[in-house]
Amino acid sequence: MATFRHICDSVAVITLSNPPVNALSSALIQALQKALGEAIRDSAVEAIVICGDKGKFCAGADIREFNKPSQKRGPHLLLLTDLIESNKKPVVAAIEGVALGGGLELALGCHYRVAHVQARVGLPEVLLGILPAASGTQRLPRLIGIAAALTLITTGKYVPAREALKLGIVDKVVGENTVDEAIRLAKKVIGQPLGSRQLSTLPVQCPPNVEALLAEAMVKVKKQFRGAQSPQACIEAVRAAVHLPYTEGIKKEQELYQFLNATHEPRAQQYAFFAEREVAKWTLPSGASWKTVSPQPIHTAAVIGLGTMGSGIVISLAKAQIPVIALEKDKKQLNIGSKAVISLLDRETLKMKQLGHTEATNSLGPVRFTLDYGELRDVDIVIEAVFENMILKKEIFRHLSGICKPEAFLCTNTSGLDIDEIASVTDRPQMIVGTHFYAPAHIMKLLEVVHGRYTSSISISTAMQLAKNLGKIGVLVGNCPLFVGNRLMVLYLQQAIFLVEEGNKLEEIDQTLENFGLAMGPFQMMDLAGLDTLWGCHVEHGLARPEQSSGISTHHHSSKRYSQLLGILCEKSRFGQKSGQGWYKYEKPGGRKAMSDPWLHNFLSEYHGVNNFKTQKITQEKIIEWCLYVIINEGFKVLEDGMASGPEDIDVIYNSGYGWPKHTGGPMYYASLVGLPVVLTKLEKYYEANPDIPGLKPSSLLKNLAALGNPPLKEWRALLGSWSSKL
Ligand SMILES: CCCCCCCC/C=C\C/C=C/C(=O)SCCNC(=O)CCNC(=O)[C@H](O)C(C)(C)COP(=O)(O)OP(=O)(O)OC[C@H]1O[C@@H](n2cnc3c(N)ncnc32)[C@H](O)[C@@H]1OP(=O)(O)O
Repeated sequence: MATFRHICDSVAVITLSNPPVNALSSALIQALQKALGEAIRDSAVEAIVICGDKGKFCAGADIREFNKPSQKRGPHLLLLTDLIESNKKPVVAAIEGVALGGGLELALGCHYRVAHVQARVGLPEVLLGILPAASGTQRLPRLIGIAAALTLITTGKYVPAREALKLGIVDKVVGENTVDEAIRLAKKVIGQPLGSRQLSTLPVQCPPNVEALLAEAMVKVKKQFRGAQSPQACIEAVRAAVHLPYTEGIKKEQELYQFLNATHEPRAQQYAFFAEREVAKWTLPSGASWKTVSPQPIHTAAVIGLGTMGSGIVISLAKAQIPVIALEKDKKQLNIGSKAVISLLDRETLKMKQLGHTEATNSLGPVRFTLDYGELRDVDIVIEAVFENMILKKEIFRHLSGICKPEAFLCTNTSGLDIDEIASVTDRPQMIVGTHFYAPAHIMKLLEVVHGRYTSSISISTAMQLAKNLGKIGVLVGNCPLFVGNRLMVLYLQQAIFLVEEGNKLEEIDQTLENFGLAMGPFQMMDLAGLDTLWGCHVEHGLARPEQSSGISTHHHSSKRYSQLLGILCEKSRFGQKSGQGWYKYEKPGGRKAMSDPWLHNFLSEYHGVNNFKTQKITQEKIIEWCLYVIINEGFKVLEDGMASGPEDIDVIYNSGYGWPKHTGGPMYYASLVGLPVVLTKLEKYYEANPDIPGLKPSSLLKNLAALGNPPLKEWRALLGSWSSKL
């Protein structure tokens, strides 16, 4: 677990070993303590190097042990960092791969740090609902100053070695033989005074405006991580480093850690962490799985359509160093599209340079623009990203069938159209996969991989691996209308629109849901997505009737309530951000700053009166229930239908694709936090009052689970054998 060996009689090397990432389990911490004790006591040892096995220093505390009762845990890592620092023999950390969380805290306890050029360091505890509670909040500010420490601790950002060197986190960066270099350094400093290397003894260098800096950080995290407590606790801990001596600061750090640990947030965020990794382990009902089916290599790709989505997909591929051919239908579109792609590519190159990547190590893959389908003959994969229209897509896929090599995978970026219908016009239905990217595609982490009726397991395996290579989280879903993410989303948006029809202010609805923690409220989200796109989607999927978009109507379609508002706003050319007005108004077309629009308010009150809607002003608590419980309910229906493998898949989709607050775990985990019987009772009540809204009709799976009380999410599947994946 932590092996200890003498090198050249004077330097001891301690190797952390706990595959796959050398996480600090209680057993490893115990073994490290033992090895350190031996090295410290051994009079032949004059210096110590700590490194990690298999090129990875340490990914931090073992997250799987967080729920272990404290009495069952071994010594606290904090004690080890103090033991290392106060010991008279110099200790050097040799950082390869990662030094994250407790791993970096361990390295900060060491007197020197040598890092491999490709290593990354960071304190991501905030992303797990806790704070760096093994002295990270106290030692890091002493090493790199308040401003930089605040940024690292409150964002959880991973910093590449070269940037870590600039910040002063590491002392040296090497291109190879990190451990040898650490040994050399250790030998060199034997006998030198260690005082200035003991971070806990150093004063914190404070700028005169330190309180303003802390206050500014607080405003920022309250906005960025709405509703989450750990970022605020991180700032409080850093404030303690400013005002208190080290030992007092440590007490405050521990206090804050205990406080956070008593909330639901750490468990929710740790659940979200493992859920992200779980969804990569896909299995099909046939038994084929990520373990048994190898992906095909993707050396070259093509993207059809260079609108917002297509351009982002091109950039994603280029960032993964996959050469791309980008195709448009005519010269004009190619000109517009190529300009957009080139400008995005320039921005990405600049970002990479700022992160210290050299051209040699991290260049973008080449992009070639064309109007000629013939150039797609030899690519390994094609991703179609044209307008959401079945006739057009079928035409393109028919064409691709005749041109592309037989081994090429043909993917569609549709956000909800039937994959099987698209596959039906091709010569290779088994190689048709839905790859539903989220906008902006070069930034958003989520990729819904849609399994059609004919899609082969190799195609799935290849698309899931592609997601990984693009740095995305691939989630496998079934081919139901709108797939999983949007299937839940349209119901949520509809609920929000119904509230406006009943006289509620859209700004208040947005604010309430943002305070809950969503990245943006439903109306801002609609303006961003484009009201015309959403209206088209409502019509396409039978949620509204195009011919009744203007004038007075029954507001019912096949006895289901629907709203015409989206269609009416589109008729008035209010398409959202892109046209400069939608639910809000913007400073200009394409503007981002949403401003309340008096015209819309007048229009809505007239609309309300003319259409005779009941007035129903509701509280913030009810806004949350009314809007979010339909997401949960439809999530259960998705599981019932077998369109997702488990609740984790739905949560990952929402966390990484829709800005759901991770500190509540995701919609399905949130349901278990609220309590399934509570969610059910509320849905029953709302459905009774609104039988024309089928999204409120409780799912049978929810009913069955709630009848068992509130079983933990992990047990849902075992308790109800009836639900099985039909992917
Ligand atoms: C004795 C326990 C007492 C607990 C009390 C704690 C008191 C507080 C004390 C100190 C504060 C310190 C807290 C922490 O350190 S919290 C952990 C902080 N670290 C992280 O958040 C790192 C998270 N990991 C990653 O970012 C990545 O995994 C990676 C960059 C290390 C590797 O990425 P990649 O190569 O893409 O692989 P995977 O992400 O797929 O991971 C591989 C495998 O490893 C598992 N894993 C990763 N990190 C941890 C971890 N810290 N603990 C446990 N397991 C980890 C991951 O789950 C994968 O597992 P698999 O799915 O089974 O393959």
